[in-house]
Amino acid sequence: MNAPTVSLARASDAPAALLLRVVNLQKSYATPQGPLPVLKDVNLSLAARETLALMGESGSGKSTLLHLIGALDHADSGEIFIDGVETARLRENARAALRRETVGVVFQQFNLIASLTVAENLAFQARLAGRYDADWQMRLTERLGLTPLLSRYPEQLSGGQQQRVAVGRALAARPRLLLADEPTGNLDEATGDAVLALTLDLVAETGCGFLMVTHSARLAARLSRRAVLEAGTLADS
Ligand SMILES: Nc1ncnc2c1ncn2[C@@H]1O[C@H](COP(=O)(O)OP(=O)(O)OP(=O)(O)O)[C@@H](O)[C@H]1O
Repeated sequence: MNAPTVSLARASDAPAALLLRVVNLQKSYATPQGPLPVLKDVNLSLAARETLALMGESGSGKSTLLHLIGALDHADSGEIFIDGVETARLRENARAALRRETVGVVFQQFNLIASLTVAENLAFQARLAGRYDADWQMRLTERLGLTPLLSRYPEQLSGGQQQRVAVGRALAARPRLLLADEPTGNLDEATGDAVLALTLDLVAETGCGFLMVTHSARLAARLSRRAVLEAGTLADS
């Protein structure tokens, strides 16, 4: 396994054991009517191997929070520590390295690359991170039941199969933190349950932390913790 291409200094004020720590996070969006405050004071911690369901009404800011944690957007104020590193203070190339090497993301819409086969999609993130590991890739492929589908293209797969590829792609680079935004929202109940069960098995096997946005109390109950976003703040439930 290659070392990360950008070294990240550990901040002295963050406990090393915590994988993720969000402190007093605020985010508003500019709208024609003026700033729309979405996250007002969000605090959150996640240890490695913990699985957390992020819930809340539509429009409460769940995707916004996930994007901030995944370094896909910038907060107005507050801090996000991943493995003790305050991500907002990183330069853009280090944030890009964080997205490639430390955080994996699975979206509701799968977001597979249409012109690449299943095998190429699965390897994509790991190759980008310089962490392609053929043995791990093969085990992951087998565990996700994708071996017979390796030469197909995304449009030739069912929704559940596409989402299994998206999970495999995110985990192929062995991220420390896996983020998922309603990963089973486009799947029927039985398929969604099966994809989540596989994801939770692989999360346990790799020892990463897992944060999943969901509207389903039933699915949320399968994770070790639940937190609800309401009026711009977060409460453990
Ligand atoms: N780029 C943007 N510009 C302006 N407003 C935005 C933008 N993105 C999101 N919003 C608004 O911010 C609020 C939070 O959106 P967000 O998508 O984070 O909510 P959510 O809890 O994930 O919703 P859902 O459960 O419906 O997916 C909403 O009112 C949304 O309209």
